[in-house]
Amino acid sequence: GINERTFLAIKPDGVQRRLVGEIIQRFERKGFHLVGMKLIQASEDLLKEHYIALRDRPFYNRLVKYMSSGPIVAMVWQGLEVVKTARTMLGETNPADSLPGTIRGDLCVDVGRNVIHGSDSTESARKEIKLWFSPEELVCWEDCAQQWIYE
Ligand SMILES: Nc1ncnc2c1ncn2[C@@H]1O[C@H](COP(=O)(O)OP(=O)(O)OP(=O)(O)O)[C@@H](O)[C@H]1O
Repeated sequence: GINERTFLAIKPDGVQRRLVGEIIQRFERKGFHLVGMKLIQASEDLLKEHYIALRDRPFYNRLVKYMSSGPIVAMVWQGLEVVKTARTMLGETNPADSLPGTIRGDLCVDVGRNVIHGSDSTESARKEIKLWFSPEELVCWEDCAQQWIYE
């Protein structure tokens, strides 16, 4: 429904490359509803947990080190089919497979520097939101654009 939520994180390369405004603008303009956002330098422990499903992959340690090397913009966005739609807006994991018009298709070239993370299912979204945000950090607010975004 329209209360579905996803977890998005602008990775350290996205922050360093001044892509924060550009990326947030895409989700705002699409019509999604922002309910949580913070700039955070995450610990290796948090990232090991976040990427637990990838623990046997050869790039796991490098990925955890890189993701903890600088600030990340962690966000929770809400809206109809937001998990699936955000993944489409991100593009493929490898920027070379990402179409122009997607964030990775437009803004990056290397799979190890692909500027943004997005939850891959509603189940991962639920886990990731719980891992990255405390309940008090999520803001409930009346969205006056809602009647123009949803029938
Ligand atoms: N072959 C690789 N070499 C280096 N890094 C990789 C490689 N494959 C994946 N990664 C990194 O690990 C992250 C997680 O990989 P996963 O397969 O879960 O892709 P994803 O779900 O598209 O990415 P994310 O979880 O960041 O949205 C990728 O976004 C990328 O930064």
